[in-house]
Amino acid sequence: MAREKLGKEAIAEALAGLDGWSLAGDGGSIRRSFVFKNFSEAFAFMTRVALAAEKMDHHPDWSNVYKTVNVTLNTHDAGGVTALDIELAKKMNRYFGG
Ligand SMILES: C[C@H](O)[C@H](O)[C@H]1CNC2=NC(N)=NC(=O)C2=N1
Repeated sequence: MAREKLGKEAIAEALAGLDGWSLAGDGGSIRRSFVFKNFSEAFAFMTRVALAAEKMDHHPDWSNVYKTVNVTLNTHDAGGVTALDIELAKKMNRYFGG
C-alpha cells in the first residue's frame, strides 16, 4: 500500500503541508534543497537521514555541495511518488528543523 503511486491531487495535498518541497520534472518525484550553516551540519543531516532511510528501506536520490543538500524523492519500484516519499520528506523537514 505504501508503495502505491499517488495521483497528482494526492501529491499536491501532501505538498501543501510540506515546507519547501515541490513537484519535480514530469511530476514523478518531489524535490527540496536544504541549506545549512556549514559542511559539518549538512553532513550530520545526511547521516541522520541515511539511518532513517535504511530503516525504512527507502532511499533518497541526493547530492551535496559544501553546505547544500539537494534531494529528490521517488519510489523507483512504483515509478512515481508514494506515501513512503512523503514520510521520508516529513522526516527530513523535522531533522532540518532541529
Ligand atoms: C529491495 C528493496 O526493498 C528495494 O530495492 C527498495 C530499496 N530502496 C528504495 N528506495 C527508493 N527510493 N525507491 C525504491 O523503490 C526502493 N526500493
